[in-house]
Amino acid sequence: MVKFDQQVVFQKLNFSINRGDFFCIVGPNGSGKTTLLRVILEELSPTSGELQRYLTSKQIGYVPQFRNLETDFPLSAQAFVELKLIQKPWPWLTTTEKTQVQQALSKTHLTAKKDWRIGQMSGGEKQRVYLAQAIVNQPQLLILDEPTASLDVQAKYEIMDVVQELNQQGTTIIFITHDPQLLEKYGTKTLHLGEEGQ
Ligand SMILES: Nc1ncnc2c1ncn2[C@@H]1O[C@H](COP(=O)(O)OP(=O)(O)OP(=O)(O)O)[C@@H](O)[C@H]1O
Repeated sequence: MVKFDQQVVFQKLNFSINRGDFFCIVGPNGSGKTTLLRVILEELSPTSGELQRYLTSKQIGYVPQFRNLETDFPLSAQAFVELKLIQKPWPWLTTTEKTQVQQALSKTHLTAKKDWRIGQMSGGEKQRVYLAQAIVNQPQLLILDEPTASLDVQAKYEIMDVVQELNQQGTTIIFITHDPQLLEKYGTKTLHLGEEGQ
């Protein structure tokens, strides 16, 4: 169960996600999709009950719900992806890490645009930059919170094709969507939130 003050978001949820799943979470606004992701990410503890997670935080990539960067955001796509790997106090990357960055940019079809400033990219390109950053550590589990909301059809399927390819290469996917077509086309398992009894 997860409860905020007196508001119970969900009371009874029982599900499992296995390696290789393309696991979709659907439900109306306010049904607790993002809250459930926060539990899975261990940012939030359930009020009661437990989550059994067999992965470390480093093995999980996360693309949060829509973030809009200002048009004057100064970083290039490549610099933004690199940020994830830079460990203070050493602001440089190893040769292996540099290869990881190029692979993440290539998988998200951004190699030709890697030096573009993100603030000047389209919504779909920005979303692919966020995705590239989330996969640069080669996570076993990739979590995406409505990554295609507000994108046009072409940009939406560009993202989905990248995510599907990652899934086919063995990455487990947790995917929040409101889009029944995406659910049908890509999902292998679905959890419906906001139903009676939860
Ligand atoms: N930190 C919090 N404190 C209090 N209430 C919260 C908190 N986080 C979420 N809630 C409430 O819990 C409910 C579920 O919110 P959540 O954001 O998980 O829904 P959602 O299904 O992701 O919605 P949407 O589709 O609109 O993104 C909402 O009523 C929200 O107001």
